[in-house]
Order: sequence, then C-alpha cells, then structure tokens
Amino acid sequence: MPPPKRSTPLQRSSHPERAQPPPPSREKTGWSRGALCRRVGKDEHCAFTYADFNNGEGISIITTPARIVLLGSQTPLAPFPETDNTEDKTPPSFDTIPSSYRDVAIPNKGIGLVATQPIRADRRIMARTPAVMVDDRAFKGLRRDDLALLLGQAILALPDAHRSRFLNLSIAHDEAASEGGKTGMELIYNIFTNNAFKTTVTLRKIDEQGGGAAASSSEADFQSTFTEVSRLNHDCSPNLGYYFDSATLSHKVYAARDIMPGEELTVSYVDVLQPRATRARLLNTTWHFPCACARCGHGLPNTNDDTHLPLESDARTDQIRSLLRSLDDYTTPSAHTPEKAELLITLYELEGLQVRIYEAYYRAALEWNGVGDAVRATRYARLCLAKGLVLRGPDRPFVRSIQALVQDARAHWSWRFRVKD
Ligand SMILES: C[S@@+](CC[C@H](N)C(=O)[O-])C[C@H]1O[C@@H](n2cnc3c(N)ncnc32)[C@H](O)[C@@H]1O
Repeated sequence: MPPPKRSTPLQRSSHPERAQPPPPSREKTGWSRGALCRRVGKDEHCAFTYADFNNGEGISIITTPARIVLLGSQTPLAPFPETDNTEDKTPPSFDTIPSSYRDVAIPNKGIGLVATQPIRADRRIMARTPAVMVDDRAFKGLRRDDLALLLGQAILALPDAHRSRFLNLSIAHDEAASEGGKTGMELIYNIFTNNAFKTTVTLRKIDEQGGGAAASSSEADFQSTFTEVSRLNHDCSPNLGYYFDSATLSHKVYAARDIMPGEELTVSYVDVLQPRATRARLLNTTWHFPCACARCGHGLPNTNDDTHLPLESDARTDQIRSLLRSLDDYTTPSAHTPEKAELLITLYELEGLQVRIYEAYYRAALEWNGVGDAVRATRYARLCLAKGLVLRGPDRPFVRSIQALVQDARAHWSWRFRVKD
C-alpha cells in the first residue's frame, strides 16, 4: 500500500472563544501543546507532545491539561530533574530487542511481520511505546472532525522518524479506495482508528507530604497507536501474545509458542473464544477483511466454510466456553472437576490457543487443589505462572493468586474447596 499523503498544514491561529492559556514551556516540562483544543462537556482536550520521550522517539497524548500534569509527573513520562544530584538519572528501560523479524508484503493482508530466525516460546519479541494516545473520553465524546483536528496536531508535533512511521501505517480498505479525496487530517484519523487499541494506564496521585509515595491510584483508558506493533496481522490462533505495561507505557509482545523462520507473526484482534461467525463479523465490520485463518476454515486444502474442520473447531470452542462456565461456578457441587480442567488444556492445545493456555492451567491448579492434591496443583500453578507472566504481565489478580498457591497450596483459598467435610 502506498504511504498516505502527508497531512495538509493545520490551522494554528486560535479562535478567540477558545482562547487557551499559554502552552507549558517546553524547556521546563518537556511537553508542548497544540494551539487548538476541543471540549467534551466541561473538559477541554488538547494534543500534548513530549518529543524527547524514549530516546527521542516522542509521544503525543490527547487528553485534558489536568491529566497531562498527572501523567507528566510520574515515570516514565516525567523529565529528569536537572538539579537533584542525588537522584538516579538512569532513563527508564525500553529494551532494544534485536529484531528476529522483518516486514514483508503478504498477499491480501498488506504488510505483515515474518520471523527471520527460530523464535522460542515465551521469548520477548518487542517492547514499544505509542506514537499517539487518545483519552477514551475524547475518543468517545469528540465529533469526528474535532478528533481529526487534534490528531493532526498530535502527529505533526511528533519527531520526523516516528511521524513518518505512523503515516505509513495502513488505513481500512474501503477508506483506501477513496484516499484521493481525503484531507491530511482525515487520513490521519483513518490511520489512527484502523490501528488503535485500548490501553489502560494507572495514574498515581503523588502525596507531596509523604516523601513522593503514591497517595492513591486510578485507572484511565486510552486508545493508542504503536507503529511497529500495528504491523502485526490477525490470526484466530495467534503465535504472539501481548499486554500493555502501564509502568513503562510500553506494549510488550511475546511468542506464545515456538515459531519457525518464515512464519508470519500474528496476534488476535478479537476474543479467540468467540464463535467463528462472531469473530468473522467483528473482523469484517471493524477491520474490513474476511477472516481467512485456519480456524475460520480457510487456508486448508479442499475446504470451505462449511466443511467438517471449521465445524469441529467451533464445537471445541463451544466446549471450552461451557467447561469454563461449569468450572467457574464454585457454588454448585461439581464432580470430576480436575479431569474437566485437564480436558480444557487439551482443547486449548487442539485449537492452537497457546496464547490463552494459562487460563486452562489456572483452572487445573485450582481444581487439583480443590480436591486436596497439592503436588498436582503446584505443578499446574507453575505452568500457569510461566505462561501468564509473559502473556498477561505481572499485575494481574490471577497471577498474584497463583503465586500464593505456589508458595503454600494448603494456605490458598482453594485448598479442598471441592471436598465436603
Ligand atoms: C493493524 S493493521 C495490520 C498491518 C497491515 N497489514 C499493514 O499493512 O500495515 C490492520 C489491517 O491489516 C489487514 N489485515 C490484518 N490481518 C489480516 C488478515 N488476517 N487477513 C487480511 N487482512 C488483514 C487489514 O487490512 C486490517 O485493517
């Protein structure tokens, strides 16, 4: 796909009714602000840019001035204090991982990433920071042209290299067809919406009296675009898993299974446990492509949508959902629950759902503990931890719970919970 045309120059003069306080001084804070802001209810949203972020990669964030002050006061966005000699000035680590992939044109999929060497399961493939983040309240509340205007300012203010990588990302196929008539801002809007996904950031309010300790924290949702991550195409049995690490504002991507050189690297854009028809509908309406992966019945010799292989895949997925419902009901007496959990593991493996296999290990750990078998429970708990930590990150309640089980199975809430005393 040819790179979208560069954006048209954006209007920079401020409307008197929307007069803004002067933007924060870049020298002092590291942040600059676009000249025009837009309101959602009482809240004014503006495009803020921190060009030096992550060794000059740069980042733009569309949000309220209050939120940018909060975000900009904590790592990794806080600029380093110039005067305090006692502080550790080591920049936050954004891991430069040697590339084990390259971008390639893939028939009917645009550009994708392909492994150039064998990649072992659980290996980290990338850790990248966003080009642009949009506060969910702005994303949902702003009119399309107002959001396009702020996005235009956000992208124009990025350092050249990051901006041009953003402008080379794909736009939806039906949008591509009418690309000629679009303004720069509309193109930027289309690139953003075709490549953005939800990222949840923990905002810590710092207690000045308490020596900088976090007084309270809350979560804020953003829609974010990451230039390299956005090259990953979809598969319903993806070979990569990912999570957003709020502490470093980075998107971490790991191999969910062993990957051979030449294999395309894929993630899932949708919930892989949904029925085939639901997955296909979502992919079509949101990303405008027909599902062509093996679980959807394509890419297999002599098959089409109605043959036994995709039907069998749907039946197994259905059984996974039903086993999860039954195992997660702790109130009604249930028989053979460890066996059901082990069947669940087999079904995840048959469906190529290594990206979610920790869910099955988690149930197996709880169920063996629930019938008082600490050895088997700990074995599955360790498997759950090994996969859960790389595929979902350390800050998940299930990870903390399973760490407690590994420490002491008999002290865990699930010890003998299925056994009537
Ligand atoms: C986030 S981008 C992925 C990278 C994109 N292929 C590119 O050239 O930059 C999403 C777009 O890629 C294409 N795409 C992703 N996965 C696909 C798949 N499995 N089959 C066909 N097209 C796919 C669709 O056009 C989709 O709107």
